[in-house]
Amino acid sequence: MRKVIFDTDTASDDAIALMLALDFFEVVGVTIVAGNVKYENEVNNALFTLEYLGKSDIPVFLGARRPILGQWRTVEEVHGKNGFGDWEYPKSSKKPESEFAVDAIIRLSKEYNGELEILAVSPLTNIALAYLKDSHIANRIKKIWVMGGAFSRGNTTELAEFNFWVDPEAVDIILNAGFNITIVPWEVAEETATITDEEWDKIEKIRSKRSEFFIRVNRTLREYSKSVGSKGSVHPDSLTVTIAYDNSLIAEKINKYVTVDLCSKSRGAMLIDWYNLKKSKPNAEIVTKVDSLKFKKYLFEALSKA
Ligand SMILES: O=c1[nH]cnc2c1ncn2[C@@H]1O[C@H](CO)[C@@H](O)[C@H]1O
Repeated sequence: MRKVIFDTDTASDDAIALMLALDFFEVVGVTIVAGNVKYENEVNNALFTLEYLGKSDIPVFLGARRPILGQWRTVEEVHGKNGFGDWEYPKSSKKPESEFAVDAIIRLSKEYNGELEILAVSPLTNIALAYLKDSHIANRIKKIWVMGGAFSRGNTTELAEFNFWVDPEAVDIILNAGFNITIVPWEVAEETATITDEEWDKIEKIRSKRSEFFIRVNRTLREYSKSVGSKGSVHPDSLTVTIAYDNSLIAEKINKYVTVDLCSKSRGAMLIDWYNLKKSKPNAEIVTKVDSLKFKKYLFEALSKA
């Protein structure tokens, strides 16, 4: 089985993405980073998710509690106060590891040299810090699957997607480090990984432990997404994990030189050199079209499992 680290700012869809990752891969570590909601809530959400899914043996490592440089804000309005649609789930008896996430990422990259992949459905702070501490990691990691960036329809500012906006300096570091990177941008997720009311009805009818989990953790996400004009709850993290597992979901992709804006108004905007104006070698593969039906098939299969 392919070995992965799951890097997450655990709230709503992150948890569904983790569920899928546990089905698809050998998850050798879950690393928590500042992003969606209060750090303590992210940690509790990750611990509870693993326990709920019967995977308490998977280690959770605590990482960066803030972005490298900038100010950011959490988005409880998107995910609910605790990040899990205000679900007052029981406190997990599982505890995080004492090793710092950044050190765990470096250690695991050595243990699984050349085969470890990172599912980064989060701001890239932990991974950037790992690179700053040990730049050789870029040669040891097989691939980083990045959920992040928007072509132009930012979900956090006019141009910026949340994960890129939280820590653009980290994005800049990662994009210039020589990693093998695939980016799944926001618009692709909104177009192909939106769960409509009709699909929510179907999920409600499954009545499995997992479908109940989906409904509870994504309750606020659903309301929020619809309030800003999406056709249902949007699931970019789940999509990214599924694409990582089955590359045949990718209908179209481009290889381009990508940077990120670090300035004030457009901070966090993904900048693609569409016409190779900079004469720089492509540093990322960007997914532009996805087979939505295939994604939903995987999601429904996972939710129907006992
Ligand atoms: O409005 C939102 N909808 C969906 N996900 C969001 C939103 N705001 C923040 N995130 C978080 O940021 C990434 C997507 O941009 C996802 O990783 C999700 O966890």
